[in-house]
Formats: sequence, structure tokens, C-alpha cells
Amino acid sequence: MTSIIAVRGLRKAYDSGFEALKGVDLDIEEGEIIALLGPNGAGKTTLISTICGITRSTAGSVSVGGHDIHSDYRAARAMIGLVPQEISLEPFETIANTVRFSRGLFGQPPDEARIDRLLAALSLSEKKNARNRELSGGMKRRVMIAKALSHEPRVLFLDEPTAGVDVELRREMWDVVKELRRDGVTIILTTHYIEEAEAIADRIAVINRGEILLVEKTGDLMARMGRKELEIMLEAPLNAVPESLSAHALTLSADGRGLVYGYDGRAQSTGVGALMADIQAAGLPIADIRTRQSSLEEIFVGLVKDEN
Ligand SMILES: Nc1ncnc2c1ncn2[C@@H]1O[C@H](COP(=O)(O)OP(=O)(O)OP(=O)(O)O)[C@@H](O)[C@H]1O
Repeated sequence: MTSIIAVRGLRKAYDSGFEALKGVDLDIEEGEIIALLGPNGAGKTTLISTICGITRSTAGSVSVGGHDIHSDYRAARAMIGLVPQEISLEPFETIANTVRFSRGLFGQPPDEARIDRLLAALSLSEKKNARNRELSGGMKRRVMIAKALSHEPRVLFLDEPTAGVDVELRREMWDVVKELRRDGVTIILTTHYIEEAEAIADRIAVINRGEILLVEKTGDLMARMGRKELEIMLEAPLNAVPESLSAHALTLSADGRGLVYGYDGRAQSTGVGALMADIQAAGLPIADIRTRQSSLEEIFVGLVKDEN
């Protein structure tokens, strides 16, 4: 894969003197979906705005498809579609006009067939001549995407596309994003939702306090983090893990009533079945069983905490 966006040593200090980006390096590969994950105020929106040339950096460089975002702004910006966090649509305008107008702003010639295809891809054909104010929240979000794609950009930025939307609409948005990727559009999205990053992103970048903490393939990150823990609560406390269970990686809880077994929840063979059989064979009566998953969330929280 080749990188379509190259960010080097990017810094942004606001007029207040606050440094929201502290030397970010990031390569975004053509055709991928990358999720920028980070807590409130981490710098996600600042990073997107700076890459898009809306906010001016204090140091460093950004190139989009080989075009520098400052010295070659028009060419770089033409490659980018941006869906901001807030929905902003002219209430009395029709969907078709909204998208046509946006295309015109980028100097692209009118192309009705292209607009029809775009609206069809976003399931908006039926509402083509409806006014924006007549649309549901989900449709408005899709119009925002249609607007951002109207000039045929190769890269689409989505700033928290599913903030505050219900589960069904969130899944619908994921489908739209995946379909765009199938069409070859590179997608960068910001999110607070870890499960969203896990569900749709090829790679995850974690950002905190203006710094990128890691960039990793989603599957690798999940494999690294996908530990599970099984706690078997016994009816009577033990002093030590019995010899007959020594083949299993067990620890005994402080009160002696819980046997804790850590394993890879994604493994073909977790060893849970054999462990349960051995506990039964050892004649230990079980009172209760609990499992817990060390989630991406915990790793994320751990990462961010270590930093502070
Ligand atoms: N115009 C501005 N002037 C001064 N500081 C700003 C400005 N815009 C953002 N900041 C600060 O920069 C930091 C990063 O903000 P940014 O909006 O990029 O974070 P974010 O990761 O997108 O947060 P959220 O998840 O809450 O949207 C914050 O501390 C914020 O207060």
C-alpha cells in the first residue's frame, strides 16, 4: 500500500498558546479505514482540521496525494471530503441542490448522472427533491456525506459520524462507510466509541494530549488485548492451588475462594473445558462462575492513564 496522506512533525498551538498537537507523524494508506481514537480534548478535531488545511499548523507538514496542504492547497483540498461533527444544511434547499452546489464550490462541472449515483449509493434517491428540513436525522447525516463526496474526493474525513445516534443508525453508517471503502475511498474517522473502531477500522490510531500513542492494525491490537479472565468461585476456601490443577495457569484470590484463569478468548482452544473437568475431578464444589474480558477500552484507558 502507498500512503495517500503523510503527516510529519505536525504541531498546532492555538492563539491562547495551548499546544493541541505536539509533533504528530502519521501515514494514511490509500484505501484504508483508519479510526482516530482518543478522549475529549485529545486533539482529534484539531488534527483533522489541520490535515484539511482549515486550521493552520505551527510546524510540520501535511501532504495529500503528494500535494502540500499549504503551498499546493487547492490540489490537496480537492482530494479531500470533510464531514464535520455538526450537521449544517440549508433547511429550505433540496437534497439535489445541496449536493450540486457543493460540487460547484470545488469547481467541478455539473454532472447529474454522478449526483444520481451518489444519492443512490447513500439511499437518498427517493428524497432527491425533498427539502433538507423534511429529513430524518439519519438522512441528514447521509446528505452531509453526499455533500462531502460531491466533488469526487479520494479521501473522506468523518468527524464523529455516529456521535449521539442510535444503534440502528450507527450500523447503517458503518455500512455506508464500508461501501465507500469498497469504492476505493480512503476514510479517516474520529470516534469515542471503541466498538466502532473495532467494527469498521482497518487500523486504529490512539491519540491523547496532542500525541499519537500508537497506530496498529485493528486485528493485531485486539489480539494483543483480547485476554479473558475466568473466575471460579468455590464453596469452600483453599490455602493453595491444588497440585492436580498445576497444569493450568491459575491464581488463587486473596480470600482463597476464587480460582482465576487468564486465557486468550480468541484462541481455538482456550483450555476452559479441561480446567472445568479437572476442577470437578479434584472434587471442588463450585459456587459461581464469572468471566471478564480485558477490552480494547481497558487497554485504551490504560494507555491514556500511563501517559498522564
Ligand atoms: N480554537 C481554539 N482555541 C484554543 N484551544 C482550542 C481551540 N480549539 C480546540 N482547542 C483545544 O485543543 C485541544 C484539542 O481539541 P480538539 O477539539 O482537537 O479535541 P478532540 O479530540 O476533537 O475532542 P472531542 O473528542 O471532545 O471532540 C482541547 O484542549 C481544546 O480545548
